[in-house]
Amino acid sequence: MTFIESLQAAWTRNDSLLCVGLDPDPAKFPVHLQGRNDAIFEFCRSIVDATADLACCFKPQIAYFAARRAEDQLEALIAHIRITHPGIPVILDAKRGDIGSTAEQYAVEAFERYGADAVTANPYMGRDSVEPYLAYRNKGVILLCRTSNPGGSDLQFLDVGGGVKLYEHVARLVAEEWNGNGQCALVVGATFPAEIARVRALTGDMPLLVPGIGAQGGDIEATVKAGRSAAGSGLMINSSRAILYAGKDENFADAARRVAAETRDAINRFR
Ligand SMILES: O=C(O)c1cc(=O)[nH]c(=O)n1[C@@H]1O[C@H](COP(=O)(O)O)[C@@H](O)[C@H]1O
Repeated sequence: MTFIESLQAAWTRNDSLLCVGLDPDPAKFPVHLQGRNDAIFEFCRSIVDATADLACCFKPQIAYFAARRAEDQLEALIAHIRITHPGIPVILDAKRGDIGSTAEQYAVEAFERYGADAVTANPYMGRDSVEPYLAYRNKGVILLCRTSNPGGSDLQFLDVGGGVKLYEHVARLVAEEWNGNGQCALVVGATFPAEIARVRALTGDMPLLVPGIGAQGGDIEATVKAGRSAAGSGLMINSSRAILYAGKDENFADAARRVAAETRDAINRFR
């Protein structure tokens, strides 16, 4: 199955457009996990097991693992998801971007070392920097378009001619030229619903990864109404901290499940 097929199956099976983001920060872990060598794996495994039937995908953020020399725990976590929750796609959030020969190594890292189903990538070095990911034809390539952070406007909002903004140019380029194999998706922040609607209009039914609800304060109703596809899906709406750190004690996974369920249901109300 391709990434897009697994995503579509998970949207339907779990009746969910929620992407659970795995951004493990040991300083925020419950006390009983503090100091354990495998704390990052154990924390994330508990979250994954508590939310797998509520999510359409998981998105581990590589920096949270690499910063703690915990890449082995990321490998083990993705292997755990594969074995225990087959059918839920894993997006490795790496946001890499480099010349083709180096990007080849990043693609090996994402798809062969970690076995991710999709990877986030930065499109601003152009098509040849993205080709090595696209060469893995069953995998998803999720390109930054209109990011959720305030500074996203510094460059992405520049007029590139004729009133067209840079993020609109990226959306059109990916939809019309880079997506020949139907494996691309775009990142559009929930903090900018008007731009989500614009990207949806430019890209047909292309899946959109939409971070920015929860801790960043994006509005769920506005996000879903702006970004849903004709079929009432088309979205991977990410929430990380609001789910991961909903509880602070030994029952943290139950608290995470409760918030994930509330978030999925809130999203579904507006599909
Ligand atoms: O590509 C991403 O996932 C991403 C793009 C973007 O524009 N904004 C954004 O917040 N993200 C990621 O989405 C997650 C958001 O986390 P929370 O704000 O805790 O829900 C983090 O892992 C970010 O790195």
